[in-house]
Amino acid sequence: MTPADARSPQPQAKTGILIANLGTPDGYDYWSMRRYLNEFLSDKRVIDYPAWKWQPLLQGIILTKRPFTSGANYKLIWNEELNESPLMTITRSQTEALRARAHAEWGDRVMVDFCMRYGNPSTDEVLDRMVQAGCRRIVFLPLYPQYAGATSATANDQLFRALMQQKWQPSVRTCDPYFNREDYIAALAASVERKLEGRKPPKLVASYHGMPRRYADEGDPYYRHCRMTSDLLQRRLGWEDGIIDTTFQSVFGSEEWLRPYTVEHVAELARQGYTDIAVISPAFAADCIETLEEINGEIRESFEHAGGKEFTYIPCLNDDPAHVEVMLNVIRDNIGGWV
Ligand SMILES: C=CC1=C(C)c2cc3[nH]c(cc4nc(cc5[nH]c(cc1n2)c(C)c5CCC(=O)O)C(CCC(=O)O)=C4C)c(C)c3C=C
Ligand SMILES: [Fe+2]
Ligand SMILES: [Fe+2]
Repeated sequence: MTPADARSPQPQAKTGILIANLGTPDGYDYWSMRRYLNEFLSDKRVIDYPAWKWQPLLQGIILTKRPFTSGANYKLIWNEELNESPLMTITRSQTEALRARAHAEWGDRVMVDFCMRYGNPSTDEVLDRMVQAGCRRIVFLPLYPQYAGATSATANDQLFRALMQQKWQPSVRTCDPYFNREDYIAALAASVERKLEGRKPPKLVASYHGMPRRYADEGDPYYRHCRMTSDLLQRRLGWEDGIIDTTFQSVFGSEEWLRPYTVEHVAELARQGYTDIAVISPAFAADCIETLEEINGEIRESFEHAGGKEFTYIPCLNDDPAHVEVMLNVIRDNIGGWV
């Protein structure tokens, strides 16, 4: 366009609604796993050790072994029909449902898509597509109810890095975490009631993805957000204290992580005579390796091995219409004046 063209009418600017999740490997073969884990575990928001200390360990030992063991776990849960991981299938389905609701409300003034922090579709590529399609404004929703530097902040970092590539940068709004929103808590409570058919279990374990304890000590609010979600869930269900236990899973590396560890806690519950438990994982917006394989596999086995009998896994909110409504409400709260 020449400066003279600038006087001609421009197409109406759109608002992009971009949801972001963690990312997942493109395949469960060694190289796909290695590429994904390398990008993920090289992120300073995830592992904050200095590169000179961490990279030799990561490149030399971890990325030699872990792609095989993790790949075997992904194989167990892989969506063979679409040749992708469940996180990808579910994120796409959430996006399609959100798109339908957003178009019903705002028509083609909005464009809805998803991106991943690691792997594909990259934040860079999707942001660029939105800008090319005429989005002059972006509402960015990292799909993590509880804020963590290793998830919400790094998703935002990646968006801002992608914006650095844009000649004409759109305006952006990043959404707050939603760990204490009434609609989110109500959707969680409804999913518990639906799965348990109204029954109150002797124990409901709310298992959140863990993080090094040091990160919380240094100011990351994730632990407090998780505790708050569990408390609000208990209140919403109308249950007394002591039914819901908050625990943390997926310990990685040699540091102390947030405690109690789910895998040990469920075994301890079984030994104490809690042989009938339910498990929910409110930190995950979509079922993924951490829930389908770790909770419903390793953690279930730990419970049964210690004498547990009934282990009811309550799925993530996924594309539940109540969850899509939560997402839409968060967008509504952030899109004011733009549509
Ligand atoms: C929901 C919040 C999450 C936090 C907080 C988080 C922190 C965190 N994670 C690792 C290491 C790994 N996480 C892995 C998978 C994974 N993590 C999350 C979410 C959080 N991580 C999700 C949704 C997933 C699943 C992705 C999928 O494809 O399904 C893995 C990879 C799995 C494996 O290879 O075993 C690792 C490794 C650290 C170190 C960390 C620290 C703050
Ligand atoms: Fe993780
Ligand atoms: Fe895990």
